[in-house]
Amino acid sequence: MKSLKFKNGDELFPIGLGTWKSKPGEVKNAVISALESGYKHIDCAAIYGNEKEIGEAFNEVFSKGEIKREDVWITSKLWNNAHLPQDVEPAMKQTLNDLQLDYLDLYLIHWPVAFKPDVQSPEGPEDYLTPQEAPISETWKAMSQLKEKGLAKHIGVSNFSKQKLEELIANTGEIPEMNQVELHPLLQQNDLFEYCSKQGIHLTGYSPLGSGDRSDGMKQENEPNMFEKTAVQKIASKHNVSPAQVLINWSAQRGTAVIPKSTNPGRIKENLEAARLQLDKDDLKDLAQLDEHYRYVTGKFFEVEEKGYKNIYDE
Ligand SMILES: NC(=O)C1=CN([C@@H]2O[C@H](COP(=O)(O)OP(=O)(O)OC[C@H]3O[C@@H](n4cnc5c(N)ncnc54)[C@H](OP(=O)(O)O)[C@@H]3O)[C@@H](O)[C@H]2O)C=CC1
Ligand SMILES: CCCCCC/C=C/C=O
Repeated sequence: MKSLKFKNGDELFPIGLGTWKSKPGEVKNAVISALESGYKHIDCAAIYGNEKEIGEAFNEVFSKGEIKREDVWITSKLWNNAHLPQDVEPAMKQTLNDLQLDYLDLYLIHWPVAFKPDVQSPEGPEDYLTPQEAPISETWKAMSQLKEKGLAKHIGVSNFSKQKLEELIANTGEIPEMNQVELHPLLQQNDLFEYCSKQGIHLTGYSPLGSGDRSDGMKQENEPNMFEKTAVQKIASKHNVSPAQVLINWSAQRGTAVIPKSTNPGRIKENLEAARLQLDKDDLKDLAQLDEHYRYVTGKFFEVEEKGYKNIYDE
């Protein structure tokens, strides 16, 4: 399984552990279990509300000494209420403090949407800052300073369309190193993938298993279940692996990182073992046919036209 290579020579093992919705009382054991099973990549975010508990897991594992901090790639994300330049470093320091770390391997702007500083979860348009009040190019410049200070080894973005990447690059002259977006066989994002490959921007695919544990309020009616797709089941039977392993391997074999979430030790192990699978040409052809441009995480919850957030993904 190929690692993703960065310009400074750093490498990222593609399969990581997602932690959104990983509950208090469960996430610490999940992270310990992942690291002890051989994971080298953990995906976190301030808004997931569990970084303190993940920090306890890091502290426990790294202080034992068998697994070293420098051998694990740890990502976190700047929440939407800290986009003003003066709020970026304090937000990151809070994350570092919670995770009990000195630096992050990767820090991402979580969404191309800004909230007022005291708002965690907006209740109405009044809770947003417009793109004029909080220009994303200024947030990016503050992110660059975190890299210059060594607090983040790499910086990037999340939920950015091709158009938003082009605007950011034109306005700052800098190219993000990573874009974390939803990716799976139902949403292959071939245009974005091609654009990012040309620019040297790596992709991380989120919700690779269809994010089935989102709250009902975040779900759409009749969401497709990727585990039940005939092609996925057929390929899983052919290779004697699980449907989840087919989906995870599809991402990693394509050259993107992928961060399935689980708090179940058996499934955590199973997901990493997807690295051993080798999908063949026929499998890839069958999976390519599944691209129905279906998004589980629609982004609609942040679309407030009067505040300048009309179409998050510019589709
Ligand atoms: N940047 C962003 O805006 C976003 C980032 N993310 C990141 O991506 C990660 C993954 O995406 P997420 O939306 O959580 O959803 P996933 O697609 O990873 O799906 C998670 C669900 O799949 C179940 N699951 C895990 N492994 C298996 C398996 N082998 N077989 C069957 N079911 C399985 C989990 O249950 P169980 O835990 O019980 O195993 C859980 O219900 C997030 O946790 C987060 O880190 C996600 C969304 C947005
Ligand atoms: C207030 C929580 C909103 C979560 C929005 C979707 C983000 C998902 C994971 O990163």
